[in-house]
Amino acid sequence: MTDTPLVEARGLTKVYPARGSSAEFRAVDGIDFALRRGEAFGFLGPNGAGKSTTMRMISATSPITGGTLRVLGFDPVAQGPQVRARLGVVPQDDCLDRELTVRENLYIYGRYFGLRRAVIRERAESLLDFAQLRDKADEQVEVLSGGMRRRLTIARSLINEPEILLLDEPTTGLDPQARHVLWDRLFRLKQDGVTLILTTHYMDEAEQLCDRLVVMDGGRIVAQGTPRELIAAHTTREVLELRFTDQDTAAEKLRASALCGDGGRLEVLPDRVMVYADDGEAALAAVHALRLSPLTALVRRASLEDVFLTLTGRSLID
Ligand SMILES: Nc1ncnc2c1ncn2[C@@H]1O[C@H](COP(=O)(O)OP(=O)(O)OP(=O)(O)O)[C@@H](O)[C@H]1O
Repeated sequence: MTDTPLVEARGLTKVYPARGSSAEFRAVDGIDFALRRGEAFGFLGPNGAGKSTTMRMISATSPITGGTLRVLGFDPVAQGPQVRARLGVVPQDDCLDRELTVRENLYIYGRYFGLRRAVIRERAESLLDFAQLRDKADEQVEVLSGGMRRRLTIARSLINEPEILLLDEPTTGLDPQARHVLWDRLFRLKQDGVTLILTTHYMDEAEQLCDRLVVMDGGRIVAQGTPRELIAAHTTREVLELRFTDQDTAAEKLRASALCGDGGRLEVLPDRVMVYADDGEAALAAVHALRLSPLTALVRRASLEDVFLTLTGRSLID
């Protein structure tokens, strides 16, 4: 029983119908994935990759148009209410009631799920602590910072004690400190056994939070695995990032050199050149041997950003 995936998609497809002058659009194009209970599963990809569309199909708010999808054993198209009752959803926009207080926002959501008053009161109080918002409980949402609002949105989505929590770009727009506070709360939920599904275009977020992830581009899955597996399979151990005054000439020289043979590779971005090499320092010595003088040179460990660049030839954040 425990081996049954919590969410399973086969050939999952979403085609938006033609509207006005725009032709029909295949936003999700036949994807397969299976999610285990208790894991944090990520959809990583650039804008327009089809992540939010996939989340909406899982949360039974947008019908699938092809393939199959089971969520907690239910068919989200035919059994939407059963699915929605068991999920928590944190959308990209907070959709909080700004004129109500923090506590009232939690209460309203509890009533939406038809919970008894006493149950709502008890859960709301414990969620105020979880979201570290006890001292703001009677303040209007209007006065909260962006990070606090996100924490309240997450707290609100937990009022029905969901088995799965879906988070669409949970930390977009937050400052680094607020992001870390939020990651800490999500770690805690994971420890408490809540299965997390999240979308992100931040590779550090994916690396921090996700046990497994799929990399999406143009509605398709281009790779999947643990962050470590993806990095090992699709990129070199290290990356040398270089900036030049005359980047085109430098890139041409590098391309013609031994750095681009032997498993080494080059990616040229508008503002820097990335040399993929298992030994970044040795690559830098080779750059100097070519009599190239970069303005800056940085050797770093390869990341999911590099996986994405390698797989698609594009940067995650354009
Ligand atoms: N209701 C809709 N009708 C038509 N096309 C849509 C609709 N919703 C989304 N799309 C298109 O489907 C594609 C995938 O959108 P989606 O929002 O799923 O991407 P995403 O990966 O979540 O990107 P983002 O990070 O910008 O949210 C985009 O090209 C988008 O314009």
